[in-house]
Amino acid sequence: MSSYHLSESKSIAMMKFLALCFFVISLINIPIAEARIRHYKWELKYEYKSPDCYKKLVITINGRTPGPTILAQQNDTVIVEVKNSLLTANTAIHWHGIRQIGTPWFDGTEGVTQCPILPGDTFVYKFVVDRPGTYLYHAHYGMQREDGLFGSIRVALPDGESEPFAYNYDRSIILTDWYHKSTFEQAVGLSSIPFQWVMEPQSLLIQGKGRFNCSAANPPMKADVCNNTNPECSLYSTTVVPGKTYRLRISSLTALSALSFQIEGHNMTVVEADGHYVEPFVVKNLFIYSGETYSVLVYTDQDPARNYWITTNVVSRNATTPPGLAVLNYYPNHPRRSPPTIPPSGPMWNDMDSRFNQSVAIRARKGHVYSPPASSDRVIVLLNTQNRVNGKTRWSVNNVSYDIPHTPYLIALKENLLHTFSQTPPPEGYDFANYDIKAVQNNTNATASDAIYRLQLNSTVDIVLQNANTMNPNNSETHPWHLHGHDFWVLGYGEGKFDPINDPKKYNLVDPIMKNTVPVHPFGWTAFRFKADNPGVWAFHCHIESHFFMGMGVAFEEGIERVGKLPSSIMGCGETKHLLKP
Ligand SMILES: O=C1O[C@H]([C@@H](O)CO)C(O)=C1O
Repeated sequence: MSSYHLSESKSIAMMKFLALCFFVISLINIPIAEARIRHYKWELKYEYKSPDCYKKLVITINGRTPGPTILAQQNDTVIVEVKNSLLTANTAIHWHGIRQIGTPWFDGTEGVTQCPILPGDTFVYKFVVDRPGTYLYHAHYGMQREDGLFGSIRVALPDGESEPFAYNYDRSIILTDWYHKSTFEQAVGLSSIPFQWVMEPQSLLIQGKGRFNCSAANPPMKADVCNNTNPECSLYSTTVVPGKTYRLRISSLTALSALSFQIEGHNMTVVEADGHYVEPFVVKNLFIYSGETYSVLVYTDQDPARNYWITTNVVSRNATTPPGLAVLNYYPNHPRRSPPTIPPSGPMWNDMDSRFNQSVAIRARKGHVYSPPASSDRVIVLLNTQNRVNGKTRWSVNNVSYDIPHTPYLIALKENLLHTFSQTPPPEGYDFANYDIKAVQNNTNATASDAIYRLQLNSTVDIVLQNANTMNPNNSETHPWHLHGHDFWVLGYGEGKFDPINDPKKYNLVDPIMKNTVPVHPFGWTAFRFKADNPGVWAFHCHIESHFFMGMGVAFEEGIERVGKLPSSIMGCGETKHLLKP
């Protein structure tokens, strides 16, 4: 009896306590089971590592590259405190695919949205992840991304909501290419006269690991420089159990290479691209360009007595880089046990048709189609080619090479420092009638500019990326273009010169996929549409590290008058110094 009374009074006390908790929570206005804060503290350092067995300076986040995966749920607020312990280098981190609605100052693009973070300083990024999906983060300062400063962002649906496909396990894999030369030397070479090209990367890394063949190095390398028995460069191995479905979130942050990705003996069903659901399609190999993210479903239905190769190889360039290898480890085989087969080779590097066909095959998933506006208010055509400016080899857009300003646009525009960058608007197109996109580009006296495109807030803009021949005969390259602050509808791809009368009639306005990064294929064009509805200043550029460094980019401004008060933490460089109170 007494024990009954005791437990009854206990439970009443408990209920009272809970009621009090809810009351307090409602007073301080914390939504229950809603958006949460995800707080990360990162320290960036240069460290000697051997990701492909060759010892080199690498940027680590809390000792690792790739850095920690940011795990969040839709509408969470992510706070990342970045301490720059690079000693002698500035930095800035871009949250790739996150639109930064209401926080354009935390896009992390040096020169566009913020000043660089100085050595010793701590910069706090704070933004909302407003959509589920697979995103990335990486350095956006000089060519620093290539040093290993990158990682994944995985945004889950809110509790109680489910994806339109089923899977048992979820994994993230980032693909990169890897140079043995430092990015400092590469950057200086690219801006030297004569021009020194970075050449092809030495290795491909899968989730930060690869294997350079040290014994084949010419001239030979000592064991303290390159050592194939170093455990740091044991291949990436991911363990699976037979008979399950795995969601693999595959992304590419290569410096240069376009890739094909494949898993021996397993098909992949593509279900997501750049944070949007894709009408599922099955591939044996996935073509992936720098800045893209995909989710594929893989069913582990093969002979469980062995492991399988995961491979990636360069496409679109006749590269010297050997394929990247990793292991799909069927439990309970040993994770390091090599598969008994020769690693399967991917498609031929110059198999353009297959790549083009995959681009065209990607459609929005039925039931998840966001229709684009039926027409646009403005069409900007961007010719992609090389040229020479003051003797330097550059990439250019409509024959203008892009220079990143020293005073970030966002601050310059908001604070009326318009003298800090060119006010001559960049060209809306090129000499369409007379320009031969198949001819060797011979514009040896082109111009450079830091001017930007000013867009009407809430207007609909069409971009047509037109590829062309470079300064080398019979050569046009693949360029993955990434737009900050927005997603866009991919309206179409074509070969040859874009026809402004007839090609728009063939645009897909029914079920176009939305993306933030899209390839323009050699000698081809790519068209997309977006709504300029996110007040701020946003970079749009080729995601090839050396190409953006050489001027292959532009910037868009929209609704600057709607941008809220800028945090002083983004200031301190160029003319913004004067804005900081003593
Ligand atoms: O930017 C580049 O420069 C070289 C080459 O065009 C220079 O001759 C190349 O292949 C690039 O992608």
